[in-house]
Amino acid sequence: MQFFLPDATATHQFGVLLGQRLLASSTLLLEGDLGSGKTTLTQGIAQGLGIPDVVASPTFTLVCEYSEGRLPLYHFDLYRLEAPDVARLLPELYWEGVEFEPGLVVIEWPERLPYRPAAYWSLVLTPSLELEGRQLVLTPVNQDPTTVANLEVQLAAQFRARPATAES
Ligand SMILES: Nc1ncnc2c1ncn2[C@@H]1O[C@H](COP(=O)(O)OP(=O)(O)OP(=O)(O)O)[C@@H](O)[C@H]1O
Ligand SMILES: [Mg+2]
Repeated sequence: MQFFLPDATATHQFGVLLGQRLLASSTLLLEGDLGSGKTTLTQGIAQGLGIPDVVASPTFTLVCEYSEGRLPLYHFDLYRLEAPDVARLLPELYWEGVEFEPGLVVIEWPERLPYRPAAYWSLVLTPSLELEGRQLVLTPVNQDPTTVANLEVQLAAQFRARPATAES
């Protein structure tokens, strides 16, 4: 699924919809260069879950947990880490939902993961070439087809695949 997000508000709103709709034990891997909108998207997810705090990037803690919403949110930012350090964080404890209450696991810089969960949502943010805004590609990996179809309908109702100017 591909979407065009014309401004930061759209990135935030995209996150809100995910935070409202995704089921417990969902993992989101957010890829994109520095400044592509990963944290903006995560802040929207937190709002969609009903988490009142401001979500900053987990600079020193590496993983931030928020438990005040519909589901817990576990936010990782792996930018400064390498695969062996990440393995020591035991990210699977969060996405397996045994040790920690099942929630949404959001991971910035998943390129640093030494392994990935069996099922996840891949989100890749890239700058739009000729316009302001971002292109977002959402790929379900081993997700239930009904869940995917429902989410696609909801996203398509709110977000377009391409900038309006490219179609007219
Ligand atoms: N769709 C968009 N169009 C234009 N600007 C956007 C869009 N989405 C987010 N931004 C802006 O991009 C900037 C960087 O966003 P953000 O901090 O979320 O990126 P990031 O991917 O988390 O960066 P980093 O890798 O440095 O943590 C912010 O100023 C944000 O408002
Ligand atoms: Mg960030």
